[in-house]
Amino acid sequence: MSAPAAEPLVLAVNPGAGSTKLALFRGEHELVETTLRHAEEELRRFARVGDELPWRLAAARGWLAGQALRPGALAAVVGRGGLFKPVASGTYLVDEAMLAEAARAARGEHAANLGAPLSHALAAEHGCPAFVVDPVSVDELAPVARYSGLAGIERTSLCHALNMRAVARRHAAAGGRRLEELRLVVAHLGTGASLCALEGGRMVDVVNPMDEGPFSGDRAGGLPATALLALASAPGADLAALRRRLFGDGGLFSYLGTRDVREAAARAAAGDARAGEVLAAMAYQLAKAIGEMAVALAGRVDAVLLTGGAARCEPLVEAVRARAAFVAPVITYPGEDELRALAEAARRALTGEEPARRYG
Ligand SMILES: Nc1ncnc2c1ncn2[C@@H]1O[C@H](COP(=O)(O)OP(=O)(O)O)[C@@H](O)[C@H]1O
Ligand SMILES: CCCC(=O)OP(=O)(O)O
Repeated sequence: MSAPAAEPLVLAVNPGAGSTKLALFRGEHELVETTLRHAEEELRRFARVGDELPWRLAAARGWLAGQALRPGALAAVVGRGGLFKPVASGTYLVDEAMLAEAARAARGEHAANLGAPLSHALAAEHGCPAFVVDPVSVDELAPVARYSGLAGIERTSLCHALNMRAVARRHAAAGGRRLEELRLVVAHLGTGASLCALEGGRMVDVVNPMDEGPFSGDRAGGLPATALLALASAPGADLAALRRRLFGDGGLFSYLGTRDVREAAARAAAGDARAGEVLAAMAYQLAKAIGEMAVALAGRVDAVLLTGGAARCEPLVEAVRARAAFVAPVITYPGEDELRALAEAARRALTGEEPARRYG
């Protein structure tokens, strides 16, 4: 079925560590999608993620040139939101304050910080608004969830909010319910993993992969604090390298030399006992984090949703289910559909169904 031409044309932009994904949507219909892959050697040229902007922008423009859009054809450009200040969930109009914050990367260098400037630049060419949706820095933590255990240090909310909230919405719609009616634990299992406890449509607690929680493809997750202090204070310690080791060369990669759970599972199936134990430990930590989020919901949980690429990994999912099924039914929504989630949110903003929020 072709989409009615009256529906707004929206460009969705999702910058990731090694790729920029783009798609054009007419209403809810995806017209075309692409993944522009960026080789590691190319990315190594840039000292900071923000330095990649002109180069990624040129790549996006190159792809758009092939789509033969007339000037002004786009009704909105919408991108993944980055590590901004703590914000409520929702869709935000990209403004100067957000662009400045993305450029500063005060809360951390991450490809998601490019979503706002990429969208803003492409939108300017069509005279349309630029939005970001459910940025990584969505923070709806309950007051008790902010305590770390040391006065002066607060737990912070950074997570895969876009995909987790989109999957939760999808789950609610499939059951004919509103998201606000459900109590859900959602786990995003990508190369990085994060979790949230959703109550009344709000992420009242999260497991922030930069600080805590299960290890994943290449993230260490939570580490024993005294051992970490020893590493950071050892003679010649390089904090930037250590950060990279924790968030990029940690997790599965540090144990097995691969970030890919498929490869780990294949090795385990072929009799590699080490791979089998590492995979079992990964599932064990994930299940413990699900338990933690279930406690945030006082044990009254309608469902546990597993999403992200690694939710396709049967042995991992079954090992998590074996430990966590007592919490609630464990349901998988494998992969991510962040481009669609972005486009749908932009459409809700354009129609006024869920108006865009002001950021600055
Ligand atoms: N068909 C599959 N079966 C099992 N695991 C998969 C499959 N596809 C992807 N994965 C796993 O998903 C993980 C990456 O998830 P993804 O959501 O693509 O991550 P990201 O976008 O964060 O890099 C990898 O560990 C990969 O092995
Ligand atoms: C801090 C959560 C965001 C995150 O880790 O995103 P990626 O997995 O895409 O790097």
